[in-house]
Amino acid sequence: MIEIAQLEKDYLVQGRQVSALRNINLHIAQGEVFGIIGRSGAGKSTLLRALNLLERPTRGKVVFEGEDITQFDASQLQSLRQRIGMVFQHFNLLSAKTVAQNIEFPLKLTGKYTTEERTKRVAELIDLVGLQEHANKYPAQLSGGQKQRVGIARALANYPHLLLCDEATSALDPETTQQILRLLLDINQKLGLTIVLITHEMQVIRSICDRVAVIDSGEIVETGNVVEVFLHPRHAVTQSLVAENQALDLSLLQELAQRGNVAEHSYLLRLTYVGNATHEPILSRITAQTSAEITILQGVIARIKNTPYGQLIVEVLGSEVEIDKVLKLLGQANIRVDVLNHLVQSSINSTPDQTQEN
Ligand SMILES: Nc1ncnc2c1ncn2[C@@H]1O[C@H](COP(=O)(O)OP(=O)(O)OP(=O)(O)O)[C@@H](O)[C@H]1O
Repeated sequence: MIEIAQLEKDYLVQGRQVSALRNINLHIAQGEVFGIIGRSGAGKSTLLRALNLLERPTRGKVVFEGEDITQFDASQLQSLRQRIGMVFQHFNLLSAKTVAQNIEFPLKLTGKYTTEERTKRVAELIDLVGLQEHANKYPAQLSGGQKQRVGIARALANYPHLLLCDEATSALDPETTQQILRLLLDINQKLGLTIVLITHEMQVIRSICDRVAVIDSGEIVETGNVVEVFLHPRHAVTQSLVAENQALDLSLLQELAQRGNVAEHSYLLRLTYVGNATHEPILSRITAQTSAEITILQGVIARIKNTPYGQLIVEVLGSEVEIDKVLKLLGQANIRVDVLNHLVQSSINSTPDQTQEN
């Protein structure tokens, strides 16, 4: 659906050139929920806005539904923007118009629909986003979550093929965030609508995205299926974003890792499995077969979109031979093993991690 090739964006700031996007290459497929995550200033907004040409790239191409939209003239851009809806962090509603009037506004702008058609479409959209009780209220009378529902309904008014979400849940509390994310997922599944969202929160990516691209200093540093990227992050930025989401206590890990460096045969391991299996019987079997000491430091069972997974952080103490045996048995049990001693160091030094797979 979208092909981004060698996309670059430079800004001129006080006579100095700032490179906001560098050599971006991405493919976004029809019907997927694609997330772009990065720290503040990484280039997320610039990239998202390049997808509907609100931001004109300096170099490179954006091909949308087979057409290079960077070549579009003003009238082509106007009709393109009806095929691409956009949802904003601060909702951008018209305060003097009611919920129904806000949703009707983009329909009026096209001049394509009769009053009856518009009224029917607005009613459908109000139903879709669950605002039946609020149609005649003004934005000031709504909660943040309700305002964002209006923003979503308005973005969907002209039957777009693509929905862009610019930090759509960043201004909302965690519970409302989950409700809005569920609504977006529901819309993606019901309407088969492609969604591209930007966020700085891994939780958002984990809840609804199929694939993710991690952006740092204007470059895509990692991209892939969310389960893979979340469970096996490669780049230091991805690792730190994932660690924050898992509430990993990096200073505790650092302490333990340093202890590991002193005591030669101590490993800090992250054990991961995907699916409904559990680590427990495997760990007790391994403990029975070796004299290595295994201490569980942290454990989690959770979901990435629809995929259940489990992760344990353990410390293994023992002789080299016994630790080798543990690693081998974990490998045979089909458990992914990452050695975190390096992760802690790399997250501190901001260099890519050296994880090991067994
Ligand atoms: N209109 C502009 N003029 C000059 N520089 C800009 C402009 N817009 C963005 N930038 C710069 O481009 C870089 C990327 O900014 P961008 O807003 O895309 O990042 P972001 O990841 O969306 O950040 P945030 O999460 O803080 O919004 C930053 O260095 C920013 O200062």
